[in-house]
Amino acid sequence: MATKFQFTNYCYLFCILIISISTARFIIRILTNSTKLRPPPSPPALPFIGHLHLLSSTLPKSFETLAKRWGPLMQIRMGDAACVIISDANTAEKVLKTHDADCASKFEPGPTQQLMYKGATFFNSPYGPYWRFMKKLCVTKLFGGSQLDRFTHIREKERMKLLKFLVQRSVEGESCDLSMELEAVTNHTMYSMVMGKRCTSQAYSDQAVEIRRIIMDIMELGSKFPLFEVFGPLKKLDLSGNGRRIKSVFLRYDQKLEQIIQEYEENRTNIGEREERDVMDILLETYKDTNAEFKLTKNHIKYFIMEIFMAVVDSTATTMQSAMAELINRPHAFKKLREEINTVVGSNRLITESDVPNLPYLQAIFKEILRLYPPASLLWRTCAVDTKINGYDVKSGTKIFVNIHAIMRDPNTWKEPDKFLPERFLEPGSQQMDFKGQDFRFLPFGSGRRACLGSSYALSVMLATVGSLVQCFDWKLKGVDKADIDTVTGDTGALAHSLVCYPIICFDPFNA
Ligand code: HEM
Repeated sequence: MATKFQFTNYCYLFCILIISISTARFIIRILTNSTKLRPPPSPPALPFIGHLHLLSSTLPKSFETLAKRWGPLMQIRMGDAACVIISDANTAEKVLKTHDADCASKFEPGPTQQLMYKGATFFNSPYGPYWRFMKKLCVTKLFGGSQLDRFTHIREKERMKLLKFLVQRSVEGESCDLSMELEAVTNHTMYSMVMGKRCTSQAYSDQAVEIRRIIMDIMELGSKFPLFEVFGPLKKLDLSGNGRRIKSVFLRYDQKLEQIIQEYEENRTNIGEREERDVMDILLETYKDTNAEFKLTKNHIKYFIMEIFMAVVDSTATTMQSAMAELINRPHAFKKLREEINTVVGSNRLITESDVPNLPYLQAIFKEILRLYPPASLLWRTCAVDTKINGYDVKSGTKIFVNIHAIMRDPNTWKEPDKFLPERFLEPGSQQMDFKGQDFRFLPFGSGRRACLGSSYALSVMLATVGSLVQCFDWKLKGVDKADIDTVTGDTGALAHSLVCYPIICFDPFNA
């Protein structure tokens, strides 16, 4: 009896021992795992919405404010999306250089649930076969050096058209809306390069304007989505009704593009081998190519063209507007720039794109404009694998925002960061700070694999255009003493108040 009792007791003891050891191992495993993983600092979150209540529609500014408290690498939750926000140059280098390959995928930062061309994005595509294929096409055929050189005459023609209009305004003593004119010249130039080839001149002008109107409607509606509808738990419900509206504008765009593609296909037989081809010609050729490494669809083509218009026209036009506003507000800088142009170009011909490399002050002005008013204030990526950054664990699938607005105004790296001081880019040692994204304090065109593919084109157009506005005219603002450069709309940094002014001829390029 005693032996049986002892045996049962031993069995109980043995079971308790096994359960205790397993429980202890389980607890130790949880403890060691949680001490091993070190997530980035994060403000307290609310259930479901995470940190959405801490953000305003101007995300870069909200991120900058939070970073002052939580540091240059912080984690927040926007609805169900885990996001890491980077706010200094050293940490940006880790993402855009050290871990560039693992962080080379992007995501669509706006409302995707309403998009018509789902999965056809290039600008925000994952780092995969479609992106590789299109990047090669962009670099070799669409926006590569030789393709851009072939279109120099289009850019010149549009610039001369603008100058002619301004000369006429000056002669008549009338004012002009310079913001609107700069936007129109950028849109027309882009339209000609992308799909202006098959149009007669009037149809060309009308179509350029119509496409612009549709794109602006889409962008305006896109910017009206409340954050909780983009990231929050209610994103599928379309509570604001914006989803339905954006779908109907997308439909208008789709019909227009179908019509243009049809016109191109009907006229294809007329394109000689040596005739200049525009972007649409090259895209359709690739679409038809049965041996192409990637099978393009019409949706890819339509969305690529939409993204080009969205990303390019506003960024280029906005940067030129900001440059003119700063120069009009600062007679000393304006005079210094005109003196540089007159010294390099002389007094009997108009500045051209090929003069730009010889105009360091003009370049410094644009560096300073892009530092203070970057049209794209945030870069975004998705982390493809678990990654350690600054000693913190960033989990695979986390969305990463690099706040270049904050980085390019960081008081730890820039002296008097909020002041317009182009001379800072002429100081010894700072001239190597170029537009290529190698110096992580200055990233207006991004950096790494996903850096901007059109920076050279944008700079040629912007510097030659603003250079000629300074060379040819003095400017007097209408009704105000100073241009309001601080009030902007949306995330592109476009001036909220148009730059309305009187051009006063001082060098007439048509009588030179
Ligand atoms: C002032 C003018 C412009 C600015 C400030 C600008 C800026 C940018 C920025 C910040 C990015 C994202 C880079 C990154 O995530 O690291 C980008 C991407 C891109 N830009 Fe620009 N851009 C401008 C004009 C242009 C023009 C004129 C073109 C084409 C002709 C262009 C084509 C592209 C393309 C194709 C991408 C996507 C690259 C990719 O995802 O691989 N951009 N741009």
